[in-house]
Amino acid sequence: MTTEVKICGLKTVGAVERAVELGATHTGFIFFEKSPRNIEPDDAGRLAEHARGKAKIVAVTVDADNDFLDEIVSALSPDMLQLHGSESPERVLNVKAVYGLPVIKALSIRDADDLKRIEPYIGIADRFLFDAKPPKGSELPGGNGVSFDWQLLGALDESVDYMLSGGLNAENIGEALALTGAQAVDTSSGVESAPGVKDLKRMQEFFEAVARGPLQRIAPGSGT
Ligand SMILES: O=C(O)c1ccccc1NCC(=O)[C@H](O)[C@H](O)COP(=O)(O)O
Repeated sequence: MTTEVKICGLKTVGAVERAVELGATHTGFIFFEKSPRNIEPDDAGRLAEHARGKAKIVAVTVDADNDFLDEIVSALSPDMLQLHGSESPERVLNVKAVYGLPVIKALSIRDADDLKRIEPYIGIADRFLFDAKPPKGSELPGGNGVSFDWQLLGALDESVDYMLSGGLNAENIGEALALTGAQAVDTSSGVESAPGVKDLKRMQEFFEAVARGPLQRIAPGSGT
């Protein structure tokens, strides 16, 4: 099975088109004012037309109220909503009922206890996105370019459908895939040249590294 790839924080036609050409299965648009990747709903709606039908269009929000979700859903017609704030299971249920869209619930992970936080969302969220906790002082709940200890996911029940996220780039994705066996990955700042500026070469390198698959370590003494 090929690994699903979500490229998040897209802001230009060129980046959307390249992401799709390279094989992105998901394109993410960020609706969070403090983010360098923030985009207006109407602008995102225009950009998303370059991905529609080829990759899933994901609207990423942070504790958004229904007025804001109404505006986003009407301008973007997303395929999925990614809730990246502190939305409760009840709020996830409510959003699903109101908008009739599948929801990715993002959860930040630092230690084994954090993984237990998925339990009340099981059967409610359609998918999880495991991201790292933001570094101290960051105003962003995501897009911080930091990773968590991937080995923690070893304790996860195999039935949990998730995207691996947080600080992934062409250099570390092979190891991340080897340690987690993730079937779906997400990256944002790891394919940028500056905050909010997607780098098409880094994007290509990321897809190439994903295609190479899990990094195989050569056991000491097994050859040259
Ligand atoms: O990317 C942002 O600026 C952002 C801001 C607010 C909420 C979520 C945000 N990103 C969501 C994502 O899905 C990112 O791809 C994810 O956090 C990983 O980012 P990175 O560590 O930079 O690869």
